[in-house]
Amino acid sequence: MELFKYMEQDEYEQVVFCQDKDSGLKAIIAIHDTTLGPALGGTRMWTYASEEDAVIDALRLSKGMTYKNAAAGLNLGGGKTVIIGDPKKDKNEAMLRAFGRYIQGLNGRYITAEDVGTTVEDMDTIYQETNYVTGISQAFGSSGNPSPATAYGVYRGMKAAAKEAFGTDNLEGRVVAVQGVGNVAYHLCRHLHEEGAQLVVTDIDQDAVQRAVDDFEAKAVDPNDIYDVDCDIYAPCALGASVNDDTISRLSASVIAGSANNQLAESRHGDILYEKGIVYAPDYVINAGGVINVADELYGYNRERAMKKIETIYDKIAKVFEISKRDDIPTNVAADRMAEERISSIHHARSTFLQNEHHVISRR
Ligand SMILES: NC(=O)C1=CN([C@@H]2O[C@H](COP(=O)(O)OP(=O)(O)OC[C@H]3O[C@@H](n4cnc5c(N)ncnc54)[C@H](O)[C@@H]3O)[C@@H](O)[C@H]2O)C=CC1
Ligand SMILES: CC(C)CC(=O)C(=O)O
Repeated sequence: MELFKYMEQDEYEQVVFCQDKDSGLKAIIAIHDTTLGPALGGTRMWTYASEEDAVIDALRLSKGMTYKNAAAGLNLGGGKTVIIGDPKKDKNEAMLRAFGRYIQGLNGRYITAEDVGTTVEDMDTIYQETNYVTGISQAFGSSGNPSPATAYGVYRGMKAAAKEAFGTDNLEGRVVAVQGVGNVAYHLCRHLHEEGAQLVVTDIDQDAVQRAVDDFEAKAVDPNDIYDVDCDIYAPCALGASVNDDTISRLSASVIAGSANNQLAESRHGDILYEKGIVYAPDYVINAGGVINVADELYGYNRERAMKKIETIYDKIAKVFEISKRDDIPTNVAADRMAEERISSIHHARSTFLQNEHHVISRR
């Protein structure tokens, strides 16, 4: 791939390749934009088909974080890491500590947290080498695992989307098809079950499926059949690009609302959803609960304050629908507009000169 061309196109600031042969570390830290503050975004560990796929994932995810953090009203830029490897087999202490030292070397330009394939315990290991890590154990005064917070935000956003589609945000009796019942979706299913929604779930991990069946009376289907389920709401909670040319025509849902990052394979799929009248809750707006939760650590973590902010994902999603209707644009474009307007207005507001220690003439 022509990396610099790709970076120029979407104005990426920096990409850092980290390798440590002894531990097997192969990581890519992508920093998209730090206009609003240090780039905060999780670390994903995954078995990529190629190194190019890993680079593209890191780049796309980091850009998503810029928009997510901006739309959530956080003073943070966007970044993300991918570690190439199987989190079940390839992870080890030395690898995570080597990675922590690379983060430390960025001197605060990038702050990490959990994502697919990494855990609170992994963040604790990284914390041995750098302070620029969030979502570490609560015993350290940290916020812990962000997944329940993400799930609560998705639940709130899903209710706002249901209100838009059905005229009521009551989810009792609604059929929700959930793709991927991992860390976030397990907690999402709990909220939905408590409200009386009927769950249809799938996962490539049978244990995860069984847990949802046992705990929430969910019905299980095969991974490839989730798109054909007769449902009101489709909740993509696995990896990205599950809304694509093949799946859109198969979905019967009136609402798409889930936790996965980069749900649309391409931006044009948002246009198709809009034309079909399917209410799409943009991924980075609805799934911001986790980052809101970990970002609160920068102020001295206060759970009540964080949860109050996560509650407002309902209003954020409603605002996106309002912009979409006002300007007659797809909801993903409306969300981008909301985020870009904030970045550009803050960029402008912060452009006036402020003195710092480099400008004190008396020091000369
Ligand atoms: N953990 C968090 O707080 C946040 C997570 N997200 C996003 O939400 C999504 C889920 O994250 P987590 O729950 O943390 O990850 P996870 O790894 O715990 O769960 C993902 C689940 O999806 C399953 N899966 C993967 N490919 C699949 C496929 N083709 N069909 C069915 N199931 C499949 C996996 O087996 C796993 O159980 C990811 O896209 C992540 O980036 C976004 C914001 C915050
Ligand atoms: C897991 C979060 C804490 C941050 C992140 O990477 C995300 O929201 O995707």
